Amino acid sequence: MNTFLLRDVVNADSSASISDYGAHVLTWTPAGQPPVIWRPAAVQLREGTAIRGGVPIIFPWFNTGWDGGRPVSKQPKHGFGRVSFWAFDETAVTDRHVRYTLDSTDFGDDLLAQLNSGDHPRFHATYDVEIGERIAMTLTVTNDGDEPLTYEAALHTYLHVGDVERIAVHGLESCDYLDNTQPGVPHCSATGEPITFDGMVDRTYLRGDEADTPITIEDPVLGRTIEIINAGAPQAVVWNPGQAAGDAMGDLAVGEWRGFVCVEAVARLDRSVTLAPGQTNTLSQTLSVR
Ligand SMILES: O=P(O)(O)OC[C@H]1O[C@@H](O)[C@H](O)[C@@H](O)[C@@H]1O
Repeated sequence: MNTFLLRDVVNADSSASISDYGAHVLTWTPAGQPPVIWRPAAVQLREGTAIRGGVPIIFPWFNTGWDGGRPVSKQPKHGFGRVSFWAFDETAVTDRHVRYTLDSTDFGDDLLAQLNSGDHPRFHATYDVEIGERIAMTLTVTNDGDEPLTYEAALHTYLHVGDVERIAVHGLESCDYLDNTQPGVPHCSATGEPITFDGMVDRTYLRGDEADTPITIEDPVLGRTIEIINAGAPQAVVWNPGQAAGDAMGDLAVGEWRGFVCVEAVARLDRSVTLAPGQTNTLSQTLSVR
């Protein structure tokens, strides 16, 4: 039977808690600050179920996937990475760094058959978390198979805010986006304005040359600014369920939706990652607060 191990990393600059299930960072708290990575008051740990809050690793498909230029119906939602026990690398651990690995040999053919990679998909993934004045989370995937491997991935980070309806998200003003709340997921033009929240927001922002410039969350309630730097991520998903959907979610208490916003480092849809045999790709996100 698998055991849910939660590991605490503590140093002079910050502390974090990480679950082996999903290689899931549950919280990150810089010294002298309220937490920056948000988790619900009650975290539900159940095999086969995704953990709410923290930093779910979405891999190897986003939502129910994308294949041949159209959405498809892969399961589990958001890929098997976030509902698998990752291997903890005891040789890499310090009070500032942990590493997890995931290998395709741990999965059955039925799951692997959903990957876009010929008849015998093979990969290994490494997830490094650096914990200090900043937190840096890096997902590295290598194609160990004989054919090209295409996958989607995201670091689906829940960021703690005082009140989502009073924050502003800067840095995506000039990006067009896909509106996931609308039928047909329409392509919408850049608004030129910071993002504010009044009801559900679920958008895939299409980033260009500026994809690694910071996104910031201005939070007048907690009196701070969170800075997010994504790398290797051609898109950024911004999500909050709003009151109606948030209060209906079984793994959130009433009103908890107000305390977070997700700003995600993403490669999905026609911007999925394709690796030639032997090739490696990294996707990362770094957070800091001021
Ligand atoms: O409830 P889940 O599976 O964690 O997904 C949460 C949200 O994750 C976001 O990344 C998606 O864009 C949303 O559409 C989705 O609702």
